[in-house]
Parts: sequence; C-alpha cells; structure tokens
Amino acid sequence: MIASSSTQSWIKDCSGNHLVRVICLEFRRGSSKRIGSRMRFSNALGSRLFRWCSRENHTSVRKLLEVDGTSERSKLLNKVSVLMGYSNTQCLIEQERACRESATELISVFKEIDFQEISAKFPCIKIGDSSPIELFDDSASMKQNETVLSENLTNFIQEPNGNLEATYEFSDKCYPIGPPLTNVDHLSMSEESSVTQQPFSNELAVDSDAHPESLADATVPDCSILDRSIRCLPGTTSRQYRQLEDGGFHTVRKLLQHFPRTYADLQNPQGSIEEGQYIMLFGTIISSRGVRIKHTLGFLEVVVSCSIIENELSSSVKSCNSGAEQKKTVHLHLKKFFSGTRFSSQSFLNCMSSKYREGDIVYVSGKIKKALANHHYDLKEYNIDMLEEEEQQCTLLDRKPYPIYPSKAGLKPSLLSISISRALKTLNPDIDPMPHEVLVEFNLPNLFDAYMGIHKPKNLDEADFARRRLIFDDFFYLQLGRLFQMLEAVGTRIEKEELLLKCKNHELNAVGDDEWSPLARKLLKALPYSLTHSQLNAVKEIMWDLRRPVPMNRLLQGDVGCGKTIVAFLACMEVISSGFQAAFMVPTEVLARQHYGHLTSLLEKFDGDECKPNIALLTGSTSTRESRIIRNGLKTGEIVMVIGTHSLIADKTDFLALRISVIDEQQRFGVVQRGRFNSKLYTPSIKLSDDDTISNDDSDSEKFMAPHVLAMSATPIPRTLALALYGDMSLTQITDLPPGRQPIETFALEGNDSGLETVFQMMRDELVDGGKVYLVYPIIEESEQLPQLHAAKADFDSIRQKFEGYPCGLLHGRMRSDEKDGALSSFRSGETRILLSTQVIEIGVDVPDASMMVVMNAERFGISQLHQLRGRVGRGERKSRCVYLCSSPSALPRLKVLEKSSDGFYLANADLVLRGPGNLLGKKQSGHLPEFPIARLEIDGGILQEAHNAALSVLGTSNDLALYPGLKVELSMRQPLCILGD
Ligand SMILES: Nc1ncnc2c1ncn2[C@@H]1O[C@H](COP(=O)(O)OP(=O)(O)OP(=O)(O)O)[C@@H](O)[C@H]1O
Repeated sequence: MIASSSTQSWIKDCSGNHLVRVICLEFRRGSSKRIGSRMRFSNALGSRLFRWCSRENHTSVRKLLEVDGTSERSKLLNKVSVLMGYSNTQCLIEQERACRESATELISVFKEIDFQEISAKFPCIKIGDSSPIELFDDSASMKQNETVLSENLTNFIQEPNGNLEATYEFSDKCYPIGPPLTNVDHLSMSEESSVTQQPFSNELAVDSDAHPESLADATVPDCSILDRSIRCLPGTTSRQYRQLEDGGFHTVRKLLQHFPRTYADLQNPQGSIEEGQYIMLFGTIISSRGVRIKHTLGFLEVVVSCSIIENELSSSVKSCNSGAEQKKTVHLHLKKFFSGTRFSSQSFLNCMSSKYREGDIVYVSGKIKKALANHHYDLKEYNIDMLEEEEQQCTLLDRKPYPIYPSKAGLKPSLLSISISRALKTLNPDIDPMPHEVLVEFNLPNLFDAYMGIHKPKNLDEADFARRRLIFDDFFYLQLGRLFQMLEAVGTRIEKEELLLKCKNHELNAVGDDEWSPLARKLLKALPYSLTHSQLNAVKEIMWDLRRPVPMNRLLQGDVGCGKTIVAFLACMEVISSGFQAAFMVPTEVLARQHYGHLTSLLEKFDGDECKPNIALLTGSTSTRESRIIRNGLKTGEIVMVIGTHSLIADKTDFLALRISVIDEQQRFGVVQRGRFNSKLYTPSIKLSDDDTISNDDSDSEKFMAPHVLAMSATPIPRTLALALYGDMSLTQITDLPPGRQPIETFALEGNDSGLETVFQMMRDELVDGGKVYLVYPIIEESEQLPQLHAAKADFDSIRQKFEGYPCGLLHGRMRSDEKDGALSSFRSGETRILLSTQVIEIGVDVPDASMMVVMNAERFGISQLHQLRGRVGRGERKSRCVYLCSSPSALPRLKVLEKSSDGFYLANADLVLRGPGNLLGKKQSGHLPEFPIARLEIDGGILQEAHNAALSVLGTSNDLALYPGLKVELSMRQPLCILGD
C-alpha cells in the first residue's frame, strides 16, 4: 500500500488527531455493535474521507480508499491507519491507548486542536463535522445540518463538561429532517445533550405510540416534512435509499402514501390446514439452513413454527371441557433453490441462512404444497415478512392489525414496511395543514393520526377512520385546486364571493323567461314544442350567469335525447341579442351539420328578416375559400354565430366579440382544448350592435374577458365523477325527457343463427309498419384477426338482398363528409329505411322517427356507449325497439342490465363499477381523470361531495387562501396542473 508523502502529510496535518479519534471510536464500536451498524459507520467514515480527498483532489488517496459496499470495516480502518503512518489499525490503537486511555483525555486532546488555524488552512474541511454526507442529498437540509453541527461542535469545545463520544454519536448518525434541527438550534447545550444522550433520531423523532401533545414541544410544526427526501430517514442504508428511490419513493410523502393492501389478522386462523390452501400465519423461525446438494445446486430452508387454534368444532368441544383454547403447532418449510456455482457455494448459502435467525418472529403467506409429515407442511409461492423491530413484535402481541403492503417496482414488502415505519417516526403530530374546523365539521382525524392509523392501526376501525381522512384529502385538494383556479380568473373579492355563493346555492339564481332577450324569446316562439320543466330551469339558470360580468363555467348534463341542444341555442341567442358572438363546438362533422340545419330551420320561422342572426358552419371539410370568408366574417363581426368542429379553436379563427362558447359532448374534448376558448378574449366595450338589453355597466372597467363556457355532456356521468372531473364548473342537470316519449323496448340476444333470424323478423315487422332501422356494427370491414365480428361494409349487400324493397344506406367514418351527410339526410328524409352504420352515429345524431336499432357484437361496447347508441331511437313519439346481439352467451348477463333499465345515470354508475372510471371515459379521456392514491370514485362519492363542500367553505373564508398558508403550500405540492390532467 503506497501513498504519496504529500498525501500522508495532508492527512496528518489536516485531521490526523481527529482521524485517530474516529478510528478509536470505530474500533470500539466494532466490538460492541452489530454488523449492520458497523457497515453504516464505515460508510460514513469512508464517504467523509472521500469527500475530503476529492475536494483536495488527492486521486491516489481516493483510489487507495476505494471500498465497495461489502468491504470489511477493518480493511478501511487499516487503510486509513496506514495512510496516517501506522503499520495497521492495531498498531494505531495501541499507540493511542498508551497516551489517551480515557474519554477525558480524548476531550483534552480534542481541545488542543487549533480549529481556527486548521479551518483557515483547509476551508473545505468542517472540523468535527462527521455528518453522513452520502446519506443526504437535500442541499438545503445539508446546509442547515452543517451549520448546526459546527455550532454544536463549537459549543462542545467551549463546554467543559462536553462529552466527545456523545458528540460523535450525535453527529455521526442521520438527523431528523428540517424542523427538529431548527429546534435543536434553539436549545442550549445542556438541553441538547439531554437529547443526544439517547440513541439517535428514533428517539429524537416521534414515538409512534406517544400522545401528540407530549411531542408538541419537541418538534416544530411543519407540514413540508412530508416532502423531504427519504434520505433523511434514520437507520436506512445507502443501498436501501437507492432501492427506494429507484422504486419511485423519493419523498416521505411518497412512502407514506404507499398504503397497505390489507391487514393481516393477528389471530392465526382457526381450522385445519389442507394441501392447496392459501395461508397467512404468524410464527417463529425455529431453524434456517443452507444445503448444498451438488456442485451447482443448493437450497435454503427456513422452518417456521406457527401456532393455530384447532378447528371450530373440536375447539368448542374441547374448550367446553377444559375452558381454554386448544392450540396446535404446525411447521412450515420454506425452501428456496439456488443454481449456479456461485450461488450454491456453502459460504453463500450460509450467508443467506444467517438472515433468518432462530427466534425471529415472521409473517408467512403462501400456498400449502404438500404435507411432509404430521403437522409439517411444504409451502410454495410464499412470502416471508420479518418482524424485525420490537415495535412490530409488540404489534403482534397486542393483536393489532398487521399491514400488508403491495410490492412495488420489485421492492420487497418488508423493506417498504420498515421504511414506512421509519418515515412515521420522523413525523410531527402537527403536520396537518387542514383547518381544524374542517376536521370537526366532517369528523375527520388529523393527518398525523391518519398516517398512523392507516399504517399502524390499533384496530380495523382506526384503519377505516384513517382511510376516510386520506380519501377526503385526495378529493379535497382536487376540488380546492379547481375552485381556486376558477376564482383566480375572477377580478374582485365580491365577484369571487358571488361565484362561491353560486356554487353553493343553485336555486338562488334564475332569470324568468319574460326577461329574456328578444332573440331568445323569438326562438322559443319558433319551437314546435314547449320546453320541459328542467329545460326551462336550465335556461333560466344560464341566463342569470350570462348577465354577470364574470365568465360562466357551466356543465349542462342530461340523458340522451333530453333536449340539451335547444337550451344551448337559447343561451347563444341571448348573447347575440346583446351584441356579441357565439361559438358552438361539436366533436363530429355529422353533428355540426345536424345542429346547423336544425338552427337554420328554426330561424326561418322568425317573423321578419331583419333580425335573423347571421350564422355559419365551419368544419374541417369547409372549402378553403369558404372558411376564409367565414373567418373574415367572424373577425369583422358580420357573422354572429358559428357552429363547427375543432376548427373553431384554431389560432387563425378570430372573433370580434366572442362571448359564449358552447362545447357539445364536452368529455370528448380535452381540458386543453376547452381552455383554448378562454384565450379568445373579448372586450366588453366592443359590441356588434347597439341593441344592448343587458347591462354591462359594472364591467366597464375590464379591458378583456374570457367568454362564458357552456359545456354539455350527453354521456350521463355520475355526479361524483362529474364533480371529480369538473369540480370548478357549476352543474345543471336536465332530469326529465320531452313529453310523449315511450320507453324503448330492449332485448339482449345471442347472435347465433336463430338469434339473427329472430332479429331479421323483427326488422321486417318494423319496416312493414313504416319504421326506420339502424344497424350498428363494431367495424367497417371484415377482419381476419377478429372473424367473429360483423362488419358494416361486408354486410351491406346481404342486408340489401334480405330486405328487398327497403332501400339501405351506409354510414361510416371513412366516408367523405358529403357522403356522410348524404347518407344521413337520405335516412332522415325516408329515402333509405335501413342505415348500416358504425358507431359514428353514437354522438348526437337525431332522426326522430327512427324506431329500431340492432347492435351487432354488442359485447364490444361499454354499457354507457350502448345506452348512448340506443338513445338514437325513441326520440319521437313512435314506440321504439333496440336489440343487442352478442357473439358469446357469456356477455349476455352484462347486456341484460340494459334490458332492465333505461336510466342513463343508473347505467353509468353500473358501468363505473364494472369498468372503473378511467375506462368509462374511454382511453383518450382517462388521462383527464385524476388518479387517486387511495380513493375510489365508484364507492367514495359521498366523501367527494363532502370534500367539495369543505373546499367551498375554505375558499369562502379566504378566497386566496391567505388565511391558510399551509393549504396553499400543500396545494402547490400536489401540483394542481397535473391533477387537471394536462
Ligand atoms: N321539450 C321538448 N319537447 C319535445 N321535443 C323536444 C323537446 N326538447 C327537445 N326535443 C326534441 O328531442 C330531440 C332530442 O333533442 P336533442 O338533440 O337536443 O337532445 P340531446 O339532449 O342533445 O341528446 P343527445 O345526447 O342525443 O345529443 C330533438 O329532436 C328535439 O327537437
């Protein structure tokens, strides 16, 4: 071992005496501590030396000191001793012992060091700072630690009764994160030493069972503790940090939000054990051995002894007799085989078996493979969780539920469990940013108790209570973020309060139809029907919103065919009447044309030409010339309303004074697309006409405003889902259907030959009766991969032949838009009586006298989608029928749900439960649905509503959250933009 003389002198000069102290202490530790801690201290020493060396650029020393994770601690000490001029560690120790035997002597030597001189010479070296640098990478907390440590050291030097070992012990271990250190900062030395006398950080941090109040003095309230790096967790090795970080657990919060998938019952189950049975038992390791079978094969066998209660019958009989529970002991043999020369070596196997010590309490789960002998069983597919910490063993004895964690990113559940326990110990009881009144109002535990309760419950009720709080948080911050953003867009405090009031009380705000603008009243008059009760209420509510200077953000929701379109048209007329423009965006061209046709036909019925608004249709297939003219008209204000597809939000489409944007089938547009309308600002002072019946006096001060947004959803999303998705939107629901509608008779049949024949007969009857039939297909052309699927194009000829005399049409997404338009208008006019189509008709197609629908391969569609399709019939007064054909009988039970109910909300809930919320919206949309770590929308809707109310009341108290800085920080940590799904 060679080291340059300059290096040797550097080491000697800079810190020789200090290193001697360290080596002595390390050496003493070596004879008293367990392997794990020895390694940790070695690493700390090594890392510190590395740091010194690299800062001084002593590459030769760095090389010399290179130690891998498995190096012996003594090797490292030897290397350092040699560098310092001793022949080995033993020699160093002996020489040192001769002159400094006691700790007092060590102190006096330590005091002899001229720290100032050394610090001046080597500013990079913090004398006495033995913090485990490698274990931290949070630079902020590092700096804090360094300051505290150097202060501590200075204090220590000045403190005559200081104890070097205590200081070393204090500084060498990991530190509790941020806040406690700040506290230490304030402590006088005597107070501090009383803390540091204890073994580190587990004691400094919170005892899991301690009462919060008792800890309040020891910690500084700080919820940011949750977002500290996991590198602050005490007792974790560098390797474990790396593993955890690789698994995505970068922060304490991430760890704590890894919730148990279940809790094991501490009572080993009653009853007998049988082959093939899956068991979960607590037990004690009674032996562990590594056996080498041959050159390349070996195995590890751990035998666990578990005590179980005899089966119920015998137990009750015996307990009657003896008055005590009858227990029997079973032995589980857990074998793991290793192949390859390296892994079958005896030393490797011994090393593996040493991990399982006799007497250790473990939790074993797995499948009984076979009985080896009486009460001895071989286990397969097993998992073994070591209950390493005393606390966990207490849990066992106290019969508390034992949390079982799902593994993640290949991390062992046991590592996760231990790390979570460590994370819990670093928590303060006052990490909770939630206002106390919210906790009281909604009967919730505080966050500290919730984390404790979910990870270390005393009983299942406590776990449940904790879960409720954590679900509440998931929803609360989502709602708070959305509402907060909504308020941000509004100017004054009064407006904000008004907006919040509106969110709370729907019924308060409405404008009677006698107060509507002339255009809206004219449209109402032109309708061949009168509005239903809920249509009327919806319009009144929207009109109220339109008269306010703040942008409306409203979701109009209603079942298929309930008549949402006319509500939106009336809102547009109101805005146009006051001299502004309206945009109506739909997801498909077919729908855009249909709405355009519908509105123009209504406008034709207006008395007098002079007041007819100028409306336009702008879609992807509008010719360049025509779209240029339309865009120009919108820019100059000549065109007051445009109906179209995505082209409406294109950058080149500019409006002079866009005041409302209606978005039909809004869940088909992303949040970003919806938001793009907001960038099409308008100036309230610019109006297209002088006919201003709406007072805008109060908005004079505003230069620009975002347009009102009226989103419509034909997919009946359950209220909970709507709230989660659009918590920032006011919700209006149309709950009734136009009068005269008859329930659609629905049948779910197997699409075999006889099923098909039955359906064709039904079709014939319908056509003879003057009806029109939709035939819906899952695909356009036949597929070799999916031969069981019927295809629209492939079936066209055979259907035409089968129903001779009844003209057929074809409609699918690959047709040109004029062809699609032609197919639909032929069907509408009755020129064709059968329309073979793909699901392009699912959205909004309105042919009121279509009276029958047959859906081929219905198993390919979701329940909500099938309900939506079915909504294409039964839109008039004619009795309608819908048949779902499926290719396999196994799909029938699911389809039968549709036979029983035509309530879109009920079906959407059923779909939500069956498929999960993400799927309900389709792949493309599920990105906009927030992911909740613990909550499930399907079942936790009630808590979502409470969280929504809580968010409203918090913002009602403090619009900008100025009174709740903790909540604001928490909100920013939870990144509301991600929550929004963008
Ligand atoms: N109050 C009413 N009385 C009678 N018919 C009505 C009434 N309101 C709307 N309708 C008619 O009901 C049909 C369906 O209306 P509309 O297309 O607006 O429904 P929707 O809610 O948009 O449904 P979808 O979700 O299918 O698009 C239309 O033909 C419309 O003219």
